[in-house]
Amino acid sequence: MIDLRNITLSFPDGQDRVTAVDDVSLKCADGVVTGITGPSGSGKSSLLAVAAALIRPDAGSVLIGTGADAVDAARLTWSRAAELRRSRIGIVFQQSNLLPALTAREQVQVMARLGGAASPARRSATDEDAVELLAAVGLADHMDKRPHQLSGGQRQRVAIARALVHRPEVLVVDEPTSALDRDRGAAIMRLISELTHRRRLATLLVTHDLTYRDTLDELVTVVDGAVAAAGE
Ligand SMILES: Nc1ncnc2c1ncn2[C@@H]1O[C@H](COP(=O)(O)OP(=O)(O)OP(=O)(O)O)[C@@H](O)[C@H]1O
Repeated sequence: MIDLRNITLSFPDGQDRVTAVDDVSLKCADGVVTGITGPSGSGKSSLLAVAAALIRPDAGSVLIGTGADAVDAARLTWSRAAELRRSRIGIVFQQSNLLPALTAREQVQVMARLGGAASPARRSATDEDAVELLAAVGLADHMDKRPHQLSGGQRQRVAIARALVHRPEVLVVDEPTSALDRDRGAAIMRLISELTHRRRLATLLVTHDLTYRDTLDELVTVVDGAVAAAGE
């Protein structure tokens, strides 16, 4: 669960400040893809960065998890926020941001190890997870390829596997189809939807393009930093 309560975020703008997110409250339940849409500059990416514990808001709370397991990311130090991201949050950006020298399998394994696979037993479990996840995203036959040997859609699949290898509860996705053609974009959106339902992820996904509206379970429109309309 992601429970954003009364989030306000501003950035310095010369002598002044620009309000990117203006008192937004939004819940994203487990097993649900919640889309955030809205015009350019409306605050979508800023809100997503807050939900991913990448930026601390000026005000409001960012509850990740439920009940006794809930943590308010807005109250954490930077190192605790980084720890929260490594353990409970998966992030997929517009570009896949893969490391050019590593194979698909290594990209995912490296992330698994950053997530704290210290003991040999744990390390081998996460390596198995990496292989299983790459198969789950349709890359069983491409695990030993480097990014330049993969298509844009395949690279985005590696990025999704990498975001999920530490078994996060929350998946935060920024415009995952922006670099893809329509068919590959549709396949990536279907994959995110399937993984969200199967793994009970709370997925928050920014898109300005509603071509793939049917893969979103909920939709929130943001205008001028505020929520304009929820659902349909
Ligand atoms: N790092 C920053 N420093 C200063 N202003 C920023 C920064 N990031 C965003 N802004 C401003 O905050 C507002 C919201 O930007 P944001 O990128 O969140 O919008 P968006 O809806 O994601 O836009 P787009 O669809 O074009 O990516 C804009 O006015 C933008 O100029």
